[in-house]
Amino acid sequence: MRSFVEHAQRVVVKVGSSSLTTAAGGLDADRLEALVAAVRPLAGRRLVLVSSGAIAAGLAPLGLARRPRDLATLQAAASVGQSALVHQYAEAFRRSDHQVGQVLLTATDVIRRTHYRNARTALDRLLELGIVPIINENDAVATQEIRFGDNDRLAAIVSHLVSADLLVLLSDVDGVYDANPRLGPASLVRDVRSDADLDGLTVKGTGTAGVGTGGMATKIDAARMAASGGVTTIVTSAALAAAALAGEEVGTVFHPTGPRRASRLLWLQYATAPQGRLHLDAGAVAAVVGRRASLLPAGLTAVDGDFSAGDPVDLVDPSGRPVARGLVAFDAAELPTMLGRGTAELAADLGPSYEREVVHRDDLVLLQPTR
Ligand SMILES: Nc1ncnc2c1ncn2[C@@H]1O[C@H](COP(=O)(O)OP(=O)(O)O)[C@@H](O)[C@H]1O
Ligand SMILES: N[C@@H](CCC(=O)OP(=O)(O)O)C(=O)O
Repeated sequence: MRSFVEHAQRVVVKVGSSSLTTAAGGLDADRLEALVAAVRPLAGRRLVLVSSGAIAAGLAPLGLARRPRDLATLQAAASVGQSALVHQYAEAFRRSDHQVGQVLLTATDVIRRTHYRNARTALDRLLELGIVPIINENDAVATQEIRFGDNDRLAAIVSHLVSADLLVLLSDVDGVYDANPRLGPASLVRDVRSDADLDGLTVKGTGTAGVGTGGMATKIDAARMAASGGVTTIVTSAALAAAALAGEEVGTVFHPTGPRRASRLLWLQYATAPQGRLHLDAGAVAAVVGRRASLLPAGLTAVDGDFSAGDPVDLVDPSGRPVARGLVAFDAAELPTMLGRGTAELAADLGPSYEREVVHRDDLVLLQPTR
């Protein structure tokens, strides 16, 4: 028995569309039922379920043969499919007297500090009450620019949000292979302790009928993200979910590569699309990167992009290299008059609301080189 499974106090299980749908593309009640049977031992206080499948479940009711391409129809399918999905989960968990609570998150819910705290409090209370939270992205309102896009990364964020110690990513393949096992012979990667264990890996193509959006690449990114924040992650198939949760040696294990960290900042670092760039002078780079200070207007030389206060932006050094990412406190239109000026002078000129940081140190992550 794997001890990290035995001792896990909170477990986030993510199931992909490919594990919940029939070959024809609709929601598969038998597979959903089998999944619920596998996770049931953790239900009530220990389990958070992140489930995809809303769009897949919405196709048949809307008379669509395949996943639509335009955002508005995807949103409609998700809206119809999400209620069918959660209804089926509620029925399946009710058989063991467990209640479910639907939680639909948008990227903003984990980026903005107040929203993040709010989501965390709601999930904590659901767990305290013994209710199984069933989480998905709020696809019916998510906009293209700022969305998770795939539930693998959403699950990694959620694992930090609820301070889980174990994340299990379930798909239709029993682990990460050195190449797509559907396309030819491949061998299973059993343990990932650092990025070096992923060297030479080929990740191409997704599973069943293109109903999901992730593919193995997003599972690997999500597992690395969770592990870098101290959450052990198992990637395996829905068919092996019960075995994985019983601590059997299945799937691919991503071992923690860093200490526990706040998930809001993890999201900022790994998965946010920056909405603009702030150009820093050398002194500001030294302050932000070297001393972990907030970014003040005095260190800004130029601004690109069309963003609003609260959006994620990249902070770039004088050679244009991104060195940090943060949530900017001003709209793009406000910044040009502020470049290179002291905060006291700005406050005297433009009013007291200008006497503050452009990016607060609590809203900043330093960017490490990615693979
Ligand atoms: N190196 C690899 N190891 C395992 N699976 C891979 C690899 N490269 C590509 N894949 C494909 O990724 C698929 C899983 O992704 P996907 O269908 O998006 O899952 P889900 O919908 O469950 O999130 C597998 O069925 C497999 O075809
Ligand atoms: N939020 C979308 C799922 C997006 C997604 O990541 O799908 P998958 O790759 O199957 O986990 C839905 O419910 O249809």
